[in-house]
Amino acid sequence: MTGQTLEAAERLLADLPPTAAVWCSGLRKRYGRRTAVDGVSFTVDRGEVMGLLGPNGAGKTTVIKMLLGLVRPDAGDVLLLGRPATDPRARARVGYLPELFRYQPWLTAAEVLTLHVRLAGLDVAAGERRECLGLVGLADRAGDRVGGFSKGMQQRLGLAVALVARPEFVILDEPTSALDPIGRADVRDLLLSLKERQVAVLLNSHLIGEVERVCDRVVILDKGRVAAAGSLPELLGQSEVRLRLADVSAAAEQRLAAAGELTRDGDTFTVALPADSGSDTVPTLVADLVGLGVRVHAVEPGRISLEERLLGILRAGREGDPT
Ligand SMILES: Nc1ncnc2c1ncn2[C@@H]1O[C@H](COP(=O)(O)OP(=O)(O)OP(=O)(O)O)[C@@H](O)[C@H]1O
Repeated sequence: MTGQTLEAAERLLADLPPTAAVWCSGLRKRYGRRTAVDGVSFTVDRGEVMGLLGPNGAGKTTVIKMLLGLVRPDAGDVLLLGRPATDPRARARVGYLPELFRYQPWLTAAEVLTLHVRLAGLDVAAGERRECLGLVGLADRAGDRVGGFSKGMQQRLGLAVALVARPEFVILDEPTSALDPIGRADVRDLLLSLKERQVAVLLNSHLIGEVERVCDRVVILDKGRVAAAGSLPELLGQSEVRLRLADVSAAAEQRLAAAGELTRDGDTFTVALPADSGSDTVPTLVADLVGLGVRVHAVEPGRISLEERLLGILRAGREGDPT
């Protein structure tokens, strides 16, 4: 290929939309007679935070290891930042916090980061490496040896390792398992700042509240298969509003029913709002009810939580299972 043709090809490639952070299709893995992962496919787009949920043994860590080229799939394909998962050029752009983390106890925190920057083949200035330790709350422990770190401090260091080489895609396998509540809140802020910087994230966590707060989309694995996947509105469905009311006339009840499917329990009326409801649906409903002479004591927005939805999906998957 001539230099000119190569340049033209590079220009063409540069004009293409960026490839997904990760794409996988039909992933399968067996360990002996046990099937750990059975036909898993999904995509994490650039700048997207994807939650990977599922009970113990569902296959989450095995999927993550296959995405990273650390475990060889029996079947299926992976593209990591548009390249094969085993391609060092792709891996150098990915930050990874493993579920089980251990760092060289004889090195200081700063030395661990320096080592990982070198492994990624990058040049990250000392100031930026220090900033990274600051980001995970270890600024004042940079010169201390990892051997003397608590488990939570080692997990914080693992987060810094995952972030220090300016990754385009970050995979965090249970990043808050050893962290205190402040540490968990720090990780939440960190995830939001990655999202702002268009860094894609795959987050495996049993802390469903955290996943619900930060993730754009969720994949739920159960027994090695995808049991459900989608954005939070898709998975959680329509929202509802609960109103505690008095002096409800027939006309007011009609108005409530016109807003969505209506159920009543004493003086509490619950309206399931259709998916296309706008932000003014509830204020307009309340104004109309007041206009119809209703006394409004309470208005509470509500939506099924991700935890309720997850339990529903997993229980449905076990119906008919031998106990
Ligand atoms: N190296 C291995 N050798 C044998 N079996 C394995 C191996 N790794 C995973 N498995 C099996 O594969 C299945 C999925 O395990 P995996 O660790 O992927 O689950 P997980 O969803 O990450 O679970 P957890 O939430 O408990 O971390 C389990 O039945 C596990 O015993």
